[in-house]
Amino acid sequence: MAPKSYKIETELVFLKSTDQHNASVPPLYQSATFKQNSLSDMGEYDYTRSGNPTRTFLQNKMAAIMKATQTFAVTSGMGCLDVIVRLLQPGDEVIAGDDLYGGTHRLLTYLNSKGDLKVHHYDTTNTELLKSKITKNTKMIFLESPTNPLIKVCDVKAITDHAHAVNPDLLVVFDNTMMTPLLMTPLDLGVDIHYESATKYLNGHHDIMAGVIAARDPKLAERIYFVINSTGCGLSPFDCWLLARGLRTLAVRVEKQQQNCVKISEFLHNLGFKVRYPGLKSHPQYELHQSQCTGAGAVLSFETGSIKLSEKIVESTDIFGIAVSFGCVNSLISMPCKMSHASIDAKTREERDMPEDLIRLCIGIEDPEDLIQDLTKALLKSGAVKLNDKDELFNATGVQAKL
Ligand SMILES: Cc1ncc(COP(=O)(O)O)c(C=O)c1O
Ligand SMILES: N[C@@H](CCSC[C@H](N)C(=O)O)C(=O)O
Repeated sequence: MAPKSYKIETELVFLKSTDQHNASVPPLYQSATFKQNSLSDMGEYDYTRSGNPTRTFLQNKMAAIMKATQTFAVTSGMGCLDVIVRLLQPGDEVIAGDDLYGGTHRLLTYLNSKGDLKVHHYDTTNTELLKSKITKNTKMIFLESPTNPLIKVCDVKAITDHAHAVNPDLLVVFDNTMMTPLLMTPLDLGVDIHYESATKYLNGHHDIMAGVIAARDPKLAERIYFVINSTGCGLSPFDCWLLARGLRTLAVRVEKQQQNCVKISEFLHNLGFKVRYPGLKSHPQYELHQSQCTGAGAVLSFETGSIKLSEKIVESTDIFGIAVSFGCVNSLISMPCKMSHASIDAKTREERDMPEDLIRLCIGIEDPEDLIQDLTKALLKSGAVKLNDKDELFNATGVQAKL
């Protein structure tokens, strides 16, 4: 009989123990080096930079849920990108989205400024424009969908298919931090490298930094492993162990976070705010997002029309913590232009239509009514909404909340 393949929810928690004592949790091999039986009888592991059983356990689990042949756990999401760009040659041309995470933009801009790479940024929501820019010289394309923080969606399959038709050796790289393998399987859409900041949903508890890189082509996986072993950015055994523990609850966490986020997006939308969330029918690429993902995730952003007003809202919540990052069990609020995306200079932010008043909400697993109450209190305190004598909420332009 063919080996049984399980649904992702089962795969996340199922453990077929190979441990000598049949431990129900994968053991932690907190060891830098491994003794060999003899010079002619070497074991599978010699040194943790090159490989460690706890990392192997995590990577095998990740391969199953990312539908990859091989995955690699490294020290952060940015660490993933650092490994990936090392696959390129000096001066190579690459295409990147114009709303990539601020840190991704920073590293690509740095490499561009040194002449290590030639980086061209385009609006990835414009599929035809992007296709027209891909040439035989394009060696890599960096995509995110939905993007952080403008929640822009791109047609991953159309772009990837076209890119491979123009140049079969071109590598399409997809940062899936916002969706996780639970809501999107980029390798199934044809991308060559799928990576994620595991600091976010995969771990889910904000107690480690980590990143995971996934590939299907064994030759490509070999090149990725070479860089990781050579540079020493493999994830430490204890962090691998913590990440493997966090992963077990990924499905329940993401489901609850997403349910909460849908409610909050509707609450803000009904108050008349411009809300960016791919789960709302008002999102310009709602249909496209639904066609390539099985959910909308738990990050939304919205505009208030005034930087001062946004600042007051952000500083008036109790449950929502003012912090960067997302994907954790607790809810966070931030202003991307002052925080997560401050590394993109103000001129570039303006050119890319990034509203300075944008507020980002990263929703956790708390009770949704408590979260809405906390937001309502902050909106009232800041003056963004008002109560009438019947205790009904109105926004600044007089729109009555449809609660
Ligand atoms: C979409 C996205 N990709 C990559 C990263 C980088 O991940 P890390 O912070 O784990 O380096 C982040 C956030 O930091 C992110 O939001
Ligand atoms: N000071 C940090 C900011 C990290 S932002 C983390 C996360 N990706 C987010 O979007 O919130 C830096 O300079 O990288």
